[in-house]
Amino acid sequence: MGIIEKIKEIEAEMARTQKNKATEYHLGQLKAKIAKLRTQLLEPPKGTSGAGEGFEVTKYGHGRVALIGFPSVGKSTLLTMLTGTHSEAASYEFTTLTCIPGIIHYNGTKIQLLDLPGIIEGASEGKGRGRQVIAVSKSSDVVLMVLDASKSEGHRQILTKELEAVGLRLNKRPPQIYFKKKKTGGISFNSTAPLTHVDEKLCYQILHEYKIHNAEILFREDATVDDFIDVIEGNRKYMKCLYVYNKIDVIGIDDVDNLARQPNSIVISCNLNLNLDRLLAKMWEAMGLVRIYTKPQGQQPDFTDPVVLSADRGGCSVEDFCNHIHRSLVKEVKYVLVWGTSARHNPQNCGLSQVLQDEDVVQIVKKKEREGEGRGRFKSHTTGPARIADREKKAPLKQ
Ligand SMILES: Nc1nc2c(ncn2[C@@H]2O[C@H](COP(=O)(O)OP(=O)(O)OP(=O)(O)O)[C@@H](O)[C@H]2O)c(=O)[nH]1
Ligand SMILES: [K+]
Ligand SMILES: [Mg+2]
Repeated sequence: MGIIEKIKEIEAEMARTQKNKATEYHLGQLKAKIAKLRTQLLEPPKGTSGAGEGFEVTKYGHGRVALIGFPSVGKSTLLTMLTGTHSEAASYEFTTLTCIPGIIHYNGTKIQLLDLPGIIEGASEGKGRGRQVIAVSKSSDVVLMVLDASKSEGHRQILTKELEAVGLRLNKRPPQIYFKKKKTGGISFNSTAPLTHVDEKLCYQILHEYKIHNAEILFREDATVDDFIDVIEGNRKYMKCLYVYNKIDVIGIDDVDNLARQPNSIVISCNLNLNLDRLLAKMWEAMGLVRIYTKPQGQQPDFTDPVVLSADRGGCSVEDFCNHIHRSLVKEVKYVLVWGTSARHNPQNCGLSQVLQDEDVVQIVKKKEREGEGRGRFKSHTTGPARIADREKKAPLKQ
């Protein structure tokens, strides 16, 4: 029996089993069995490298966004409109067969947008080009789930289920469960919150399913069995997703209003060029990029070419900033001056652990250089983002 058949069989057993206190442990065990099989399914087939032909696109820019959706919802039309790169669009399904990259220039940053083939129910089990599409979406920072506003609301649930089946978790944060495998000592189970979904026995059974006999577990919130399995599997990817309802030109205003009110959702029309600027703004916000302007000593800050950091990838501390410029820079730092929203006063003399925020200005003072040289020039600086000028008014620089 193949892996997919095994999963189907267990799913059927779960559907047959009534949910109550007595069957809870058995159901938990079945969930763990499915999770294990799905992880097996994710391993690339022997002799292949993973992504597959037509899908090996080199990363470019400060972040990557993937367009995921059913066929003919308007993904390619959207890519062409947002990036200027042409991707074939047509009224028939599966027009796009490979991954087509384009670039969005926004807020001084470059974002790689990826058009992909449409996916359908069963994509997680390899239907269509499901596996390749999913591998590419896992490599991105944000998913834009493109939906046809005139079609069933169920499409959103079906796609979410497909993505969850391969370990993607959309708009969720990792469960607050500490889990550490040990060599000896048995299982130690603790919680700092009252647990209403699981108990110790259930967790033991799931661990047993994974053949884990020594581990430390601490539930810091009222998590579910699924959360616990996610933590044990350890291969889940937590990412932001925006639900993009396209083709609002063909539905009524009340329906548009309903869709627009859902969380993480945005309504657009490629045909009428409606709301695409809002989409870009929301997408950029979801990426959580942090632009840092460098101010060389004795010179004005460079507002044209920011260093772009990300909390999700690499971090946003002063140390991350230094490493971004040069690997050995950290060793040479004497102190760092920071202007901006992360500074308690402007400028703040900061250490390497200071977490920077979007549009902060940073000046690195190296050990060998003369201290104070050129400082204060920033005060006479008049151009640049208004936010920084405002801050200076509120907290004038004394140096
Ligand atoms: N009414 C309307 N039609 C649109 C809109 N955007 C795209 N379309 C049409 O929808 C059809 C499908 O568009 P595509 O861009 O090929 O869709 P896709 O999601 O890339 O499709 P596949 O590559 O086949 O998965 C085309 O006929 C487009 O002209 C829109 O905002 N409103
Ligand atoms: K199409
Ligand atoms: Mg397409």
